[in-house]
Amino acid sequence: MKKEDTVLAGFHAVSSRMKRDSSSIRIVYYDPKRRDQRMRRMIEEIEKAGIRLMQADNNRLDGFSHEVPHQGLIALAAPIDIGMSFDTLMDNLAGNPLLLLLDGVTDPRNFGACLRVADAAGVSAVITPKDRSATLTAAAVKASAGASETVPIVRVTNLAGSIVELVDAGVPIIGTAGEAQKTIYEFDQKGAFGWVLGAEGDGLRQLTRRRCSDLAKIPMLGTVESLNVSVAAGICLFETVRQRTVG
Ligand SMILES: C[S@@+](CC[C@H](N)C(=O)[O-])C[C@H]1O[C@@H](n2cnc3c(N)ncnc32)[C@H](O)[C@@H]1O
Repeated sequence: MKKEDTVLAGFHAVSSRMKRDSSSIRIVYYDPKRRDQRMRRMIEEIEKAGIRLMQADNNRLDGFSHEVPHQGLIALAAPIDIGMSFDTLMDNLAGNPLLLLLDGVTDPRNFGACLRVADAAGVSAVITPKDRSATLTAAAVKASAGASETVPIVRVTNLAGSIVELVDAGVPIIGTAGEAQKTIYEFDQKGAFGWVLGAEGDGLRQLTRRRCSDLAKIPMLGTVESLNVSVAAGICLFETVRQRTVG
């Protein structure tokens, strides 16, 4: 395995990459004990695309995927760079982008799940700090269900500074925190708009909170204190989708 290889584990991750850029896949390993139709079809496609294919036992596949369920299928591929620069993002604010900013989400599964929900909600870009943020590990790629290949990620050195630039450019950036006074339903989200979600343990950093246009909470009616960050991201983003589609 090359140091720069991205590990794609499971049917969804491998077939998304096949659709996007099959030439970026260096090699595919599969478990020959899996002889079901789904695996047979996948092998046919891989062979048709001229990708190197090798058999590997379950232990070897586990070794590649590091606990991520792989369904007997692993691809090693060159990373696809769908990163976007902050300047490019700023140049394209006219199309009413919906942005998701993650302030220090470090768990790869949560990061992947946030990308998944961002893709589903039509998010234009996910903005994360260069430090204190999960990267596209096998676990993140798997949890993203293909979205790591579709959602542009903007990695910035200073998240608070980027928020200021966006707010100055007229994009409301709303931080989310359970203790906020207003709810996520009180903001007009039809124009360019961004949500900021905080880290698993600590939530939003103080400086991030101060730079946001406002703070909003998801009303919690039960006894738990907070939601998982990707669940919270889904609720916020789909409120925006609701406003933009239903009115
Ligand atoms: C697990 S929570 C972090 C909990 C953390 N102890 C705190 O004080 O924020 C992760 C992130 O999900 C979002 N979140 C979770 N529950 C929320 C709620 N009820 N209202 C608004 N945001 C919420 C926030 O962005 C939060 O930073």
